[in-house]
Amino acid sequence: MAEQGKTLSDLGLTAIGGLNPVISDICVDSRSVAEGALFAALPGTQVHGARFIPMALEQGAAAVLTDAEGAALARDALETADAAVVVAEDPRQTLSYTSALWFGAQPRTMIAVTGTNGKTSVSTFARQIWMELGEAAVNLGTTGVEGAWTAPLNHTTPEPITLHRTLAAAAAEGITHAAMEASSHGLAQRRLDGVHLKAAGFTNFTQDHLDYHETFEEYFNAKAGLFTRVLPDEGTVVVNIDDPRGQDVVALAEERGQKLIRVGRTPDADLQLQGQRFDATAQELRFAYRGKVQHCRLPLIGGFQAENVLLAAGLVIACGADPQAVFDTLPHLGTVRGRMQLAATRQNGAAVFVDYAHTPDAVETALKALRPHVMGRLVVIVGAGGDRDRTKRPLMGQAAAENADLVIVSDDNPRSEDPAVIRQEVLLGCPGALEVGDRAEAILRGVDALGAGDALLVAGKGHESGQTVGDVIYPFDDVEQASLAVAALDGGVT
Ligand SMILES: CC(=O)N[C@H]1[C@@H](OP(=O)(O)OP(=O)(O)OC[C@H]2O[C@@H](n3ccc(=O)[nH]c3=O)[C@H](O)[C@@H]2O)O[C@H](CO)[C@@H](O)[C@@H]1O[C@H](C)C(=O)N[C@@H](C)C(=O)N[C@H](CCC(=O)O)C(=O)O
Ligand SMILES: Nc1ncnc2c1ncn2[C@@H]1O[C@H](COP(=O)(O)OP(=O)(O)OP(=O)(O)O)[C@@H](O)[C@H]1O
Ligand SMILES: N[C@H](CCC[C@H](N)C(=O)O)C(=O)O
Repeated sequence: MAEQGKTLSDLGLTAIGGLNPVISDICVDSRSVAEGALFAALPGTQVHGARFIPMALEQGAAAVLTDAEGAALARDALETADAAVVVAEDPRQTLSYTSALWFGAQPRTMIAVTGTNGKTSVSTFARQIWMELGEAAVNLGTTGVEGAWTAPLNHTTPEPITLHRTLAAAAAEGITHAAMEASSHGLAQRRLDGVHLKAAGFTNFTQDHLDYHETFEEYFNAKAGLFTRVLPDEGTVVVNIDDPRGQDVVALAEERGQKLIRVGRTPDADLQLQGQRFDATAQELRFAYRGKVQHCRLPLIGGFQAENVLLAAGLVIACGADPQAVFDTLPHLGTVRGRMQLAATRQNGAAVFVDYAHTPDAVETALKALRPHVMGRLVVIVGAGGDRDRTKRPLMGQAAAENADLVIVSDDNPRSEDPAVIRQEVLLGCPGALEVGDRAEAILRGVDALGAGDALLVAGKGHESGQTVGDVIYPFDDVEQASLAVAALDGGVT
C-alpha cells in the first residue's frame, strides 16, 4: 500500500527550482486535496484542472503537477505559494507513472485486453483459466474486480490513482495474476501507462464511442496505444487476426519486435479455431495450437465466446503457462456475468438470455450466435444509452431487425436525454418493431411472446444493476426481471 513519507523525487518528479517536499497524498480533484498532497491539475474535456490550483493551494497542497498551459493559467497563484511545481508535457501519463510509484506493488503477472467488444469476456476467461491452474487471480474491468479477491469499480479502466490503489491492495491480498480491460478512454488518457504488462490482447474493432473519439482512426489509434506504448518490447501480443484491424495490430507488434500469438479461423493462426458444433447449452470445439489438434466441450452459449476463450488461452500461454494444461481447463469455464447468460427458462422450454450487446456489431453478433442454439423464433429487446454515441442507435435497430424475428425497442439508461427520442432513433433502423419504453414491461411482453423452442435476447444491460434516468439510478436487473416475468406468466417456475 502507499507509504507515507515519499518525496517528489521518489515519485519520479522534478520540480522547477529543485524543491523536493515529502508528499502526504496524491489526487486529481481539488475538492479532496489534503494538507501536504500532490494535486495533479489535468487538462479536461470541460475545464482545465489548473483553474482549481488556487483552491488546492489554500487547502495545503505541497506540490502541483500540470502542463505548460496549466502553469500559465495559474501563474499568479503559483508564484506567491511555496508549493513545488512540476510541469510535464503529458501530465496524465506522468500521473500514471507517479501513481505506480506511490502505491508500489502490482500483481507480478498482468495482462490487458483491448477491442470494441469482448474485453470483459476475455479478461474473465483468462482469470478463470489461471484459477483453474491454481493461481491467485483477478480480472478488473466493467464488472469490477472479480476472482480470488473482489472489489467494486466505477470504470472499465479506472483512473490511475484508483487503479494503482486497487492493484496494490490486490497484491497485498496475495493476488499474483491480474487480467485487465483497456478501454479506449483509459488508453487515450494514459491511465495504464504505469502498469507492468507481460502480454496484451486485441479482440476486434467496430463502431462505438464516436462521441469521445472524433473519428474511427482516432478511436483505433487510442486502442493501438496498448501495443505501441504500454506493452514493453519484450511483451507478447495476442491478436484476433480474423478482424480486419487485427492485421494492423500484427504490423505494430512486428515493428517493435514483440512476440506474437495469432488467434483465428484462418490457417496462419497459431491458435486456430477449426470447427464448432452447438446444442442447447454448450458447444463442441475443434482447434489446433501450432498444428496439434484439440477437442473440447465448452459449456458456453455463443460462437464468439470460443474466439474470446482462445484469445484468453493465448494470453495465459503468453505469460508462461503450459499450453496443454491451459487447454485442459477449458471445459470448466463458466458463463461471464451478463454475457449470453441463461437468465430463465419458461415451462414450455423457451429460454431467456441476457447479454451486454450495446453496439451495432455486438447486437448482430449476439443474435447470430444464438441462432444455432435455438430451434424456434428469436425475439430481441434492444435500446440505446443516453449521452452516448447517437450514430450507433439506428444501426443497433437495424442489426436487431436483420437478425431477429421480433424486435422490441425499450429504454436502456436514458440518462439526461428524453427516452422517447432515443427510442425513435433506434426505431429508424427497425421501423416494424414494437415500442415498449418501460423495460420491465418490455421483458414481460418479450417473455409472453415465446412459444416452445423460441428464445428471447434481452440486450444492452448485461450485468448492470440499475436504470439511469436523469440523475437517478433506479434498481433494475435484467436477469431478475426475466425470472419475475417467467414466474408471473408460468406461475413461479423459473
Ligand atoms: C470523458 C472522460 O473520460 N472524462 C474523464 C476526465 O474528466 P474530464 O476531462 O471531463 O474532467 P473535467 O470535468 O474537464 O475536469 C478537468 C479536471 O479538473 C478536475 N476538477 C474538476 C472540478 C473541480 O472542482 N476540481 C477539480 O480538480 C477534475 O478532477 C479533472 O481532473 O478525467 C477525469 C480524471 O481526471 C476522469 O475521472 C473522467 O472520467 C469520467 C468520470 C468518465 O465517466 N469517463 C468515462 C466516459 C470513461 O472513462 N469510460 C471508459 C469507457 C468504458 C467503455 O468501454 O464503454 C471507462 O474506462 O470506464
Ligand atoms: N468477440 C466478440 N465479437 C463480437 N461481439 C462480442 C465479442 N465478445 C463479446 N461480444 C458482444 O459484446 C458484448 C459485451 O461483451 P464484453 O463485456 O465482453 O465486451 P467489452 O469490450 O468488455 O464491452 P464494454 O467495455 O463496453 O464493457 C457481449 O455481451 C456480446 O454481445
Ligand atoms: N461502457 C458503456 C456501456 C454501455 C451500456 C449501455 N447499457 C448504456 O448505458 O449505453 C458506455 O458507458 O458507453
